[in-house]
Amino acid sequence: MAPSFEEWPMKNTLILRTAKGEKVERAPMWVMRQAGRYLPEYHEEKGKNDFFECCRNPEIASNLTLQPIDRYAGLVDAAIIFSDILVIPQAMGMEVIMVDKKGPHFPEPLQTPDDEQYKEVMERKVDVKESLDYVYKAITLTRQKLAGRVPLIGFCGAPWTLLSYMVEGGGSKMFIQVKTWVYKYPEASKALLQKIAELCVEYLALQVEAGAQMIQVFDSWAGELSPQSFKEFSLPYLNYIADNLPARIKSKGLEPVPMTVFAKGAWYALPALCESNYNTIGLDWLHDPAEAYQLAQSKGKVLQGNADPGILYGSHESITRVVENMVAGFGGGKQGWIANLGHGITPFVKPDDLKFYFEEIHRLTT
Ligand SMILES: Cc1c2[nH]c(c1CCC(=O)O)Cc1[nH]c(c(CCC(=O)O)c1C)Cc1[nH]c(c(CCC(=O)O)c1C)Cc1[nH]c(c(C)c1CCC(=O)O)C2
Repeated sequence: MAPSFEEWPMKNTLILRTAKGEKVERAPMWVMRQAGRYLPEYHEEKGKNDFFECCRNPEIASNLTLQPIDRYAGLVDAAIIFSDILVIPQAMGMEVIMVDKKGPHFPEPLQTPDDEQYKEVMERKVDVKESLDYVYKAITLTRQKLAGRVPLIGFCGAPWTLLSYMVEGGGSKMFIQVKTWVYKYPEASKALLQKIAELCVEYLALQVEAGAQMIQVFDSWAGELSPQSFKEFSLPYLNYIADNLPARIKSKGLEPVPMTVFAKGAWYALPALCESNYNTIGLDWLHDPAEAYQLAQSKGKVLQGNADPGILYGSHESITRVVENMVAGFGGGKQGWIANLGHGITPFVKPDDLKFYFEEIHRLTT
C-alpha cells in the first residue's frame, strides 16, 4: 500500500503547477545540492557518519533534506531527497565509497565486457525495491516531516552518467575508460545502459509510490559526449525513462508526476530534449536564458536553471545582475521557469549569499 499524506494538504504547489506549464504568481525556486556542505547544520547533523550511512539512515536523510527548507522558509519551493545517484550502482552489486574531500570511489570499477564482473552485473537480478528500501523510507518520512510545506523531489542518475562512474571508478577529467567502452565495446555498453535505464524506471516509480511528487534525472556527464554520441549513448536511455515511467506509475494506481531532465554540458541537446516526454529541462549556465526560453516555449516545455553556481562567490551586485538577466530571459518568471542554479551549489558558499540569490529572484519575479 502506498502511504497516504492526506493529513497534510499541500500548502505550496508552485513548482508542480509551473512544471505542468501553468501560469503562476512567481517563479518557484530551489537549488541542486541545497542540502549540502555549504550549510554548517549539514556538518553538524552528519557528524562522524559516513556519507552513504547518512543516505541509508532515513532519520538523518530526512533531517538533512529539511535543513534548507527550514533555513530558507518562504523562499525555497521544493525539497530534494538527500541521497546520491550512485545508490543504483550499489544496488547492482558494486562497491562505492565516499572519500572525504575527494568524492565517490569504486574500488573495483568495470574493466572490460569480457570480465566476469561485467557478466555478473549484467546477469544479476537487481531488486531495487528491497535493496533501496532505505530511500523509500527516507522519502515517506520526509513527506511526513514536511507536512505539506513544499513538494518533495525524487531523483536518479542518468544511464550515461552512471555508466561513466561504473567504469571510471569515480570522477574523471579525461573519461578515458568510458570512452574506451562506448567506442570499443558499443554493444556491451548499450546493453548495460539499457539495463540501468530499466532499473531507473523501477526505482523512480518506487520513489513516487513512497511520496516523491516530482522527479529529476541527473545526466551530469552528458557534456562529455559529442552531439552525435549523445544521440547514441545518452538520449535513447533518457527517453526510455521518460517514455516508460508514467505508465509504470499508473500501473501502481498512482498519478504520474512531472519529470525533469538535466543534461549538464549538452547545450546542443536542447532541441532534442524539447521533443522528449520530459516536462522540464534543466539548463546549466552555458545557455543564454532568452534563447533557450524562446525554443522551450514554442515546444511547450518548462526550463529550470541556470546561473553559474560560482556567482554565489561574487558580490551582491553581480548576483543581482545575473538574476535580472535570468528573469528577463525566462519571460519574467510567471510561466515556464523554475529558478535554480546551473549545477549544484558548491562548498564554502555563504548561506546568506544563497539567501540573497533567492530574495532577488523573489523580488524580481513577484
Ligand atoms: C554526479 C552526482 C553525484 N551525486 C549526485 C550527482 C548529480 C548532480 C551533480 O552533477 O552534482 C546527486 C546528488 N547528490 C546529493 C544530492 C542531494 C540532494 C540535494 O541536491 O541537496 C543529489 C541530488 C548529495 C551529496 N552527494 C555528495 C555530497 C557531499 C558529501 C560530503 O562530502 O559530505 C552530497 C551532499 C557526494 C558526491 N556524490 C557525487 C559526487 C561527485 C560527490 C562528491 C563531490 C561533491 O560533493 O560535489 C555523485
